Amino acid sequence: MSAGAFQAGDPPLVLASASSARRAVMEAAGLRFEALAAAVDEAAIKESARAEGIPAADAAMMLAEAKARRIAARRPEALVIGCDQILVLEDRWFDKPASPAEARAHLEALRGRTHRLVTAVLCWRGGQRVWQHVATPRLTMRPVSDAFLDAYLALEAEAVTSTVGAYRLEGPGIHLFDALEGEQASILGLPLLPLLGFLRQHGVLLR
Ligand SMILES: Nc1nc2c(ncn2[C@H]2C[C@H](O)[C@@H](COP(=O)(O)OP(=O)(O)OP(=O)(O)O)O2)c(=O)[nH]1
Repeated sequence: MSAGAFQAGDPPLVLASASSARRAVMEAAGLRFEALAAAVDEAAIKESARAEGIPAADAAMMLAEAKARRIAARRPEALVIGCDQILVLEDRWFDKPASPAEARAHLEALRGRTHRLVTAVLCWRGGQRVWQHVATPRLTMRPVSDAFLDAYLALEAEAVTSTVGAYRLEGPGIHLFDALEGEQASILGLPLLPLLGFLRQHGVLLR
C-alpha cells in the first residue's frame, strides 16, 4: 500500500518525534507524514513537573505539547502530532535507561510487578491544541531470573537504551511479560486507534 492511501492531501502530517518506534507505527498504518525531532529539554520539564507534584499524565501531555509546538513553529501549515511516554511504577517515574547497566537496574525494579506506560498524544494545528488523548497500558512483568536478565541484556545490548522500559515488546521484550492490558501501539509510544479516529473526524483521513 503506498503511503497516504487513505489521506486527503491537506494538511500535511508531521510527527514531532525522534522515536523510531513511533515512526514505525505510523508507517505500518500506511500514513504519509514527515518526522522531525523536537529539541526540547525533556528532563527539565519532567523534573519541574515532579517537583510541583504534577501527575504523570499531565507531565507527559506537557512534554508532548512542548515537542509539537517546537515543530509547529517550523511547519505552521502542518497538523503536528506530539507524543510522550512516562513509565510509572507505584510513585516512581522511569526514563529511558542511559546504559545497559541502568537498564538492568530498571528491569530488576520492574520484574514481578505491574507498571503503567502513561502515554500522551496531542495534535497541534493553527497555533493551538486541537486534540489530545492519554492511554495508560498496564504491563505485568514476570519475576524473571538473573540468568534470564543476563541472556536478555546480552541479546538486546544497546537497544535497551532506546525505550522507556528497556524492552521492545515487538521483539525479545515479549519474553519479559505475563500479561498486557492496552493497545500495542500505545505501548510502543503512540495511541494509534484514538489518533486515527481524530484524523478521520478532522477530515484528514477518509471515513
Ligand atoms: N520499539 C519499542 N519502543 C518502545 C516500547 N515501549 C516504549 N518504547 C519507546 C517509545 C519512545 O520512543 C520511548 C519513550 O520515550 P519518549 O516518549 O521520551 O520518546 P523518545 O525520547 O524516544 O522520542 P521523542 O521524545 O518523541 O522524540 O520508548 C516498545 O515496546 N518497543
